[in-house]
Amino acid sequence: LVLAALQYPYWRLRLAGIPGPFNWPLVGCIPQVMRHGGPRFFQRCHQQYGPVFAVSFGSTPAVVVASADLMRQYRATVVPPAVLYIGMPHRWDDFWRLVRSAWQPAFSSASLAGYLPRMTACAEQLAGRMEDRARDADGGGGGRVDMWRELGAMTLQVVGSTAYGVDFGAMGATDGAAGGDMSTAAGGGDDGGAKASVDPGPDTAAAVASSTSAQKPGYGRHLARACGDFFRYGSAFYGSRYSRIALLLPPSLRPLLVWLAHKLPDRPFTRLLRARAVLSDTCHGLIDDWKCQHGQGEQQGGQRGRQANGSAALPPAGPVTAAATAAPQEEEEGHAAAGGKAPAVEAGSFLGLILSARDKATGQGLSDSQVVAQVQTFILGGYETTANALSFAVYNIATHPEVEARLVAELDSELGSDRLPTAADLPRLVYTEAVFNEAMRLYPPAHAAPRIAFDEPTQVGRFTVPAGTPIILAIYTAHHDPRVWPRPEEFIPERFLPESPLHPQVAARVPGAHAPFGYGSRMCIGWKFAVQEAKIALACLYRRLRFELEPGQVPLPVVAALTLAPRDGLWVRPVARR
Ligand code: HEM
Repeated sequence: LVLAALQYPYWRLRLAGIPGPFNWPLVGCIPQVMRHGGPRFFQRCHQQYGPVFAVSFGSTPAVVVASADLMRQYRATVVPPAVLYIGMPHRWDDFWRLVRSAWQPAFSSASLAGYLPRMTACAEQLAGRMEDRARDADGGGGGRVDMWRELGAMTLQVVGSTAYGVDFGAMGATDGAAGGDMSTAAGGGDDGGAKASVDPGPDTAAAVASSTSAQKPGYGRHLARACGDFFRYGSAFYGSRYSRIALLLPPSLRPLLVWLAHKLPDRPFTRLLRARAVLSDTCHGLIDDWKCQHGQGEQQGGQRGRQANGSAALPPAGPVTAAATAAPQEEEEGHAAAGGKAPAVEAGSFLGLILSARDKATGQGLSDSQVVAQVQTFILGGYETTANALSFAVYNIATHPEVEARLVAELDSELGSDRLPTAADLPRLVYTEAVFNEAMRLYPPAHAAPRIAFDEPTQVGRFTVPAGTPIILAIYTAHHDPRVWPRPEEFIPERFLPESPLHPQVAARVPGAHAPFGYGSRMCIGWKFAVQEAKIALACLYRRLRFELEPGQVPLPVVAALTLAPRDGLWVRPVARR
């Protein structure tokens, strides 16, 4: 405690000159964050101290950057920590480049086009379930659905089928009306191993889903719950009390606390451990299955990606190496500039890509634990954020009838009543995309992104931030900045339409002001995937249904744990449109 108490004046001295709120000795700003939630607290600080301010969480200081133009400026010099990856602590940046390059082909435009039928199949399956629920209500049944949980099941199902070619059985696992544990987006259902009932619609999508996804009984129930628990209980502020105490201690004492937490776990810690175990089992299961199917020899360096039509292997580009990764973010643009198109990989190829990644210097592939970490990152990254963003979209559509009317008018005119969205339709669904963008502006699921000024002091606005200082990019605050976004607390999708009077104001003043997917080379690798999935989901749902909010849902209680999420789910009543 003495050490911890001495840390406070030490870091305050180091960050001298950077304004900030009152920090209580030992605990710093933890009480304020617990009371207001991180995003709201940062918003207040922004109003009071400007776009750069210093806070402390226990013994850990941080500098918060809360304006879009500052965030963009410093993307090149501020290096993020490798929070998602394990292993190679000293070479994390090379390791990140290696992994990011390995992933890249799975997100090329051509690959995304190949995933479209599977995404549509999952969205149609959800729409079918909601229609059943609407019929229940008409027949005097319940009709009440936790849409957050249903959407979580759908996004998990999409990741399973597109990345791993596996049916997680997640959509059979949920029962939105069943109540139960509402702390997870997709978890809590009881029949997780039940065979997913693919909607036998007129289109090819359902056929694709049922013919190409090997079902994994049991994944659904456990995996959905584990993913939700990971996000809720992995947060320092809303998870185990040990993680809050850890914030108070100097890093050298934290291993002791970890030991104690394992000896005397509290409930959130137990849930987190269980979630990690389920995720790890699932990842090992996926890897073992993949190895069985493809043979040990092949995964030692062969190319397993296939073209989207499945007819031929990827061009023999050789193993993915750190050398080819000077700017992974721009990889696809690089292909285009060179006159080529980034190649497509077939759905289910993710493990092949990651297992064939090679370090240029050593020629070594990833260790088993590193492969598991990647598989886990991909499942978690693809699941919760998209489910939360879609839930916030459904909530805002339900509270804005004029938006709902314009959305369904677009879907009716572009798709009609009996056609599923195709790749050619997606660019025409401009209002649908604007609705999704505005939902992510108002409620960015990733409300903050972490960075660390690693090697040298970093200039942030007027201030110099010493090396080693954690930096928080406060995405939520930037999205609510009245100097950038007129009427920032209102839901106005039109601001994303070029013809809107609000559009030039924002776009001209601060390019990149809308940053739900983060900034710079570390920006979300799955952003195009998420936007495509969301547009398809909104199109499939609102083509057939509307959603009325249950009493008590306005304003929607939210929680800012690792992600910004509806606190107790999103309870709606589906109503069939036709
Ligand atoms: C609406 C949905 C999503 C949102 C709001 C979102 C947001 C974010 C944000 C803010 C980051 C950190 C960026 C930074 O530090 O600057 C991130 C990273 C990441 N996201 Fe997403 N994401 C979404 C969907 C997805 C999907 C669908 C996938 C995969 C299928 C995915 C995979 C990842 C991965 C792997 C990273 C780490 C990238 C790296 O460190 O290089 N995300 N995401």
